[in-house]
Amino acid sequence: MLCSSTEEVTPGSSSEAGPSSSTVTPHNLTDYRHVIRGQQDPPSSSVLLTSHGSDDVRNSLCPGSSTATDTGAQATVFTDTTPTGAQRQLNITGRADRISSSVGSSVFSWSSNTPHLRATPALLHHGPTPQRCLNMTTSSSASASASASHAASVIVAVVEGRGLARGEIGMASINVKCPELVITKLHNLMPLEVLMPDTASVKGQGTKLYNLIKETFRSVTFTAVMRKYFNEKKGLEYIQQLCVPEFSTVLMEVQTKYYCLASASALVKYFEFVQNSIYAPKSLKVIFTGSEQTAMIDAISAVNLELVVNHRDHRSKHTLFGVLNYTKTAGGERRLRSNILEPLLDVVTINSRLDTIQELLQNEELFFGLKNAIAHFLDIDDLLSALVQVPKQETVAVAEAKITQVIQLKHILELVPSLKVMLSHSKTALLEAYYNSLEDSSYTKGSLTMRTQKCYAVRPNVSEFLDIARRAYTEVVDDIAGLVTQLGEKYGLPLRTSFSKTRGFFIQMRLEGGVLPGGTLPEEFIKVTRQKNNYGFTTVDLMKLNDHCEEALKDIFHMSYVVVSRLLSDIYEHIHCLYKLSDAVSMLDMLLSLAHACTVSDYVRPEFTDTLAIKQGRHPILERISGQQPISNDSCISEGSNFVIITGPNMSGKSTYLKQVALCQIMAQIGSFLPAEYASVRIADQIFTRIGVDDDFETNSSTFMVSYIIHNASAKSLIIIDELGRGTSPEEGIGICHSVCEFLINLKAFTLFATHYLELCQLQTLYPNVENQHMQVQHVRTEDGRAERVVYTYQLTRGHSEERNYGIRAAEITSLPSDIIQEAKTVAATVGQKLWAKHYSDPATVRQKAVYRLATRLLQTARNSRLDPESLRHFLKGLKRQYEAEIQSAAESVENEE
Ligand SMILES: Nc1ncnc2c1ncn2[C@@H]1O[C@H](COP(=O)(O)OP(=O)(O)OP(=O)(O)O)[C@@H](O)[C@H]1O
Repeated sequence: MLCSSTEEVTPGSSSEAGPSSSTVTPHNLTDYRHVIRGQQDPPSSSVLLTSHGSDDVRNSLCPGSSTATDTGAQATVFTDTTPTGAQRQLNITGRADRISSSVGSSVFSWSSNTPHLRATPALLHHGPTPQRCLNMTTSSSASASASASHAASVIVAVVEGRGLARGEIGMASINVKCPELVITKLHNLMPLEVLMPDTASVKGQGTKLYNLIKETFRSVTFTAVMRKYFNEKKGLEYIQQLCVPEFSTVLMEVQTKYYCLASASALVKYFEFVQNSIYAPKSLKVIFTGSEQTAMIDAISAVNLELVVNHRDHRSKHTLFGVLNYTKTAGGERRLRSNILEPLLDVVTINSRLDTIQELLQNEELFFGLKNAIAHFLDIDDLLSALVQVPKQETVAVAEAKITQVIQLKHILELVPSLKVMLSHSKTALLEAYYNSLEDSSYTKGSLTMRTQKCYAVRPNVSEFLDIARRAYTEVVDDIAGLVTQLGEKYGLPLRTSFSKTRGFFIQMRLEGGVLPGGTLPEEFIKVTRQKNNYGFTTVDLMKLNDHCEEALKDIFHMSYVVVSRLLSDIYEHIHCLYKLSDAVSMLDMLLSLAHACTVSDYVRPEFTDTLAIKQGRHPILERISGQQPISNDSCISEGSNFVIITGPNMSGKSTYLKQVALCQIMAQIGSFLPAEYASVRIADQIFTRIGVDDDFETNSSTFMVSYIIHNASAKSLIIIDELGRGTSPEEGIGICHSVCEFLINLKAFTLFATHYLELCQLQTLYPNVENQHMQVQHVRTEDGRAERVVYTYQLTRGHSEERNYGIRAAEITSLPSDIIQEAKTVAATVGQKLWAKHYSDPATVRQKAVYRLATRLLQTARNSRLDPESLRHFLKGLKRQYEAEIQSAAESVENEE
């Protein structure tokens, strides 16, 4: 068994000395030296500092996702349903929905020669280099639903059909996994910016789709793009030009997805425009995902269930994501998050994940070895994202960024062999497939690594001019050091050379005694700053040398850039390897995280049948919050008993139980173990929740969700409805609940329906597939013996609640006069008797129900049973006895009532 703690090895740190003077240790300079001097193996932490200042690269998340099969095999990459994390990929999706369009006017436009920008696109605020841009985006515009580490960085283009194609929606996103249903999936993408055609979005006359998206994503920037840029022909051309050849089968899939292609064209054009760079040919991973591959969880349900965001505190980790997240990489974290929002449907894929988790749990060495190997990876997607952009202009900053990317690439590639060694110890199909996918990659055969190595930090003798420029730089740095030494001797002062990004080289002096000899500084020392006893200044000569230094550096960067660019064009040929690596690392990280979660709590591997049967299930988040085991409960929903009505007084645990079932379902479908003693799950294609909000039928807020469920639920859905009708009058509430129940009862979906209206429990006698259950409570007398107090057991039991007079009991504890309470009880009892008297069933109905139950149980047994013949015979005999007893007791109870 594994323990919950894991060791984490951080990359080593630089021990690099200054260029010419032992006193010069500016950070930037140290970083440059890695590039300039061509060290063999720069320590990785220095590399991190080079590109991101003091920030750890792994913390600079750029959410995105890649889609790849769990097998990691290239041939099946497109069929995967898994939302993941590749940063630089183009996702395309299409969906027919019934949303109409209308007209508007343009806000953002290009002309063929001079780009003309009239709006302020979100990306333009974020600095020149792609990486920095994305990182800043992360912090500046987190969507409401995002935790800091998952903030928005995805741009989505959406277009809807017109004329005959009205209702069809095409969507393309850069970086992320694509959605099927626009709102939900947009929610999953957490877009930073949404592009829509000007004709759909202006002058207060936006289309329904536009208004809906705008309403849902209040903090997201909307950019109207001229309709002509949503051009499907161009979209197809872009994909042909940009797609990595290994992923080009996507062309077959998208050829007729006109609106997707149109969105893709607007998106690519826009992105290149605002980034002032173009995508390198054959460098993008382009994916098309269809709706059939993942389960649908609408945005409201995701919020209700606290899948990735906590209700009360958006930063809190008390969410399903928080419970399962032990990932080590940004890609793994993104992948887990998007999987939770889009669980899988394919049992084979889910089982292969579960097999892997099981192996990780049984093989400690593999678990810790892989975890350790994974923890060193930088954000591959982030790097990919930067690598595939070819800047339109060459500036020092651009050159510096590209060189940094190459260094990061080298760091990442160096980690591959140890990852492969660990994977070679695995026995499960999934890990083997990932091992093979890395094995196939040409970088592992050395070509890419060799080239990177060669170019990394641009070694001497690669470029003659570069060598000259470097020598010039080193000489200037030596001159600076000499100048400062001379000045120190001349004035008898303890001067030393320093460097800062803003000042360049300057002189520093610390006076121990606190008083200057002679009272003032020599006149040639200018631009003096002082902090206590620390002086900083420069001289005219030093400033001139600084300028020389800058010039030399610029030359070095430009020349290095030329070499690096050559290298990058080689890298593009192998870019698919990086996509595969990113896929492998993020998936492994996610599976390790899920395995880790099993070591923290007692989880069980689910199996998949046509029944939802959970023994002693627990609420995963409640369990984590309370630090102690919550009360566990059994759940059983099957084809013959697929509509469960749950009653119980306030605070008895109904909502918690409902959410528990939904969360366990989601956990099972992402391939996680779950908190129970045993679990059998039926794959749900959609999970709907409508949970505890006051219903205001005038503003339509409640009916929206219910009608959404009614219109979209299928036979394979899981529906959770809690307190429908709350906030309305009892008559209205019961009426609405009744009709909604009657509709849902006729579906084959699994439904859990919690309510305070005990009247609904009669549905059990009318429909054989309805089952009543309730949250048990106990009543104890208060200490003075005057009233009763309710003790919650949180225990779910068959039958309906008897807590009809809960309100009266509550009143008992107050100071209401006892005769009033007595009167209330009498009235309630009479009304209750009358109501229940109406609900008895005639013998024929009772019989039919027993027959129905027997038939469904037999069917279920035929489909799922793994019993040996003897046990099966025994089981069937039991069923027969139960059936006879049901008929007998039902008949007796009817006689009694008569
Ligand atoms: N299985 C459980 N084990 C331990 N504590 C629980 C359990 N279920 C619920 N609780 C606790 O009881 C509180 C009330 O639960 P919950 O909100 O689910 O009740 P409810 O019946 O839905 O209430 P209401 O009808 O007022 O909405 C929760 O905040 C939780 O802390």
